[in-house]
Amino acid sequence: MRASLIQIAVDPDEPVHTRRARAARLVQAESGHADLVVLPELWPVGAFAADSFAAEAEPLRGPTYEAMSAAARDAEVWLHAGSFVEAAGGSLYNTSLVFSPDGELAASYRKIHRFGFDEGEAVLMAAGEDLVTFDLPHLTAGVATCYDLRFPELFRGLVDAGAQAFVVPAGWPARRLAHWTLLARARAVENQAYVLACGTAGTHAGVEQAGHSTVVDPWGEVLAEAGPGEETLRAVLDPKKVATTREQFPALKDRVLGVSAPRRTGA
Ligand SMILES: NC(=O)CCC(=O)C(=O)O
Repeated sequence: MRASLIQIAVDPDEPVHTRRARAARLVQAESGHADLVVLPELWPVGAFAADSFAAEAEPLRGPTYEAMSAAARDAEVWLHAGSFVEAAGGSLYNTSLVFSPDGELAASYRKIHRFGFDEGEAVLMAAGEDLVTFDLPHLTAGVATCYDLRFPELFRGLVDAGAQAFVVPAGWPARRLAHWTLLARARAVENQAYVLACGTAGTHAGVEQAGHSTVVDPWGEVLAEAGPGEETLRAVLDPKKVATTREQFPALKDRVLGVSAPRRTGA
């Protein structure tokens, strides 16, 4: 399976509608080169542009949905369209959309772990509650978003739901690049699954983005890694490799569930 990760630059001087049209053209450029195309987190507005979240929020079937549905259909690819700011029921969500090659919505995922501690996304957005997987022709993929990468239990939940690959759109800052590459490989190794982690380039809201999108195989080998700037990263995945890795090194079968709390010793 051929995958293309579009590490688009998010520049505050580029209007959202211009970037949306450009993203659609970048998806179209992968037609014939990819079965699955991935965009990053909050690329219409910028993952750290918290001041613009409310103004740029859209209903689920808003302009980003329409543009990405058409892009998937025109390019005839599976498209994980990254995420956008969704307005629903009086709340904002960091919502990812996945389209099939006929432009139908195959999955949507509201980010569960919101970043920012006591500011930004963490206070402005509501948390998603549901794990989400979707079926590609030969692979079941689990969906996670950026900060989710720090929470291994979410990925184990996705494995329990059948995930053999994780698609992780992100807007990860350059100053924590080392964490990004380490965590992407850790999630791949511990779950014996592909990780397709697609970040943004550029600088917005004063936060330089790491880029360095990466594709890691179930053994933890980095198949492809982008540089810091805007680029499209391509990699070829072998769906059989998940099964062979899990058969040949069956660590997932050795999980001990329900380990009890440590016994207190001494006085
Ligand atoms: N947009 C994010 O979730 C950023 C996460 C991040 O910066 C980190 O985990 O570090």
